[in-house]
Amino acid sequence: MKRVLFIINQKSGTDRRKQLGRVIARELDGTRFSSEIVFTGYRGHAVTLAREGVQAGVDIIAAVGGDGSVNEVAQGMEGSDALLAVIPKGSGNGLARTLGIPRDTGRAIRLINRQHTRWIDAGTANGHLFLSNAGVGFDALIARLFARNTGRGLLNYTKLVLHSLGKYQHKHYHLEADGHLLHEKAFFVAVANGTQFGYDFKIAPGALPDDGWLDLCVMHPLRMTNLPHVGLQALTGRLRNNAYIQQLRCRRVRITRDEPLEWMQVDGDALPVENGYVEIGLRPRALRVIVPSPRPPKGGITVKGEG
Ligand SMILES: Nc1ncnc2c1ncn2[C@@H]1O[C@H](COP(=O)(O)OP(=O)(O)OP(=O)(O)O)[C@@H](O)[C@H]1O
Repeated sequence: MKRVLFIINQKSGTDRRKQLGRVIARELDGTRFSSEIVFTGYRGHAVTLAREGVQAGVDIIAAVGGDGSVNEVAQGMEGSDALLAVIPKGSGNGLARTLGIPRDTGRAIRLINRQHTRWIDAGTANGHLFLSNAGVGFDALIARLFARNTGRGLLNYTKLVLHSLGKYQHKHYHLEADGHLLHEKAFFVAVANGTQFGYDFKIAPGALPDDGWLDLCVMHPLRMTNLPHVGLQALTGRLRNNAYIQQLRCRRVRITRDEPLEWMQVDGDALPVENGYVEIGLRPRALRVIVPSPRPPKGGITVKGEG
């Protein structure tokens, strides 16, 4: 019997109750898996809960929430043999979307029964682990404002973006990526392991979380009038080295400004930059994640009710 620990962040996303007991009992194969459920009580708590789960010998830890929750659970699991499951219950759910994990809770839980896994890389930003992306500029500002906001979900996120965009001052950055030097005025500078910020807004549509590379993304200064076009390109996966964005595949990036950097976002959560610059690195094959099985070839056999 394998043990599954569900760590639930009730503050993430718009479904605040997240009463998963019944759906777990219905969808998880009780002949092969036992389940335990714990709730986070404060920011950072999921790191401790995941660590305790690993020490107690659980086989699978399911992070129930958004990218911030998955990030905390991953921190607590690093270096262990436990598998990470993602039950997307956040706002943007960037990693779940990158990995093709269904947003339907029942379907996401059913993936655990199959245990099809994939090793994924992780990035580090000044030593902080990230699975989707980390960055500075407008994305870090929005992460700070979103953390203070009690409302979540796409509507609240869009309101913050529109409210902040008009008065945002673009900054100059000095970037060193695997020895290449760039000096750019930018809207944001992000380094991506996954494809997107969440909500299918793909800043690095070609990124693969298991290819041993990171994608440096420099978004050029934007005006309000550019937003619809950029938004459409991002949502349709066409934001690739064009007038709006520059992307560069790399493994190590140093981000500095003439003045010290103060804030960065790491998987959508704002963190202070204590040393004034951001040093990004890569940890290949950091974590094994439960993902959907590859689709069978056309004409192949499909098992009804699974997936
Ligand atoms: N009990 C809690 N009280 C307050 N904050 C919490 C609690 N549990 C977790 N958190 C914090 O909530 C933050 C936001 O969670 P999360 O990122 O999972 O959801 P989201 O922001 O709605 O979704 P996404 O990141 O996918 O857009 C996390 O960074 C986590 O530190």
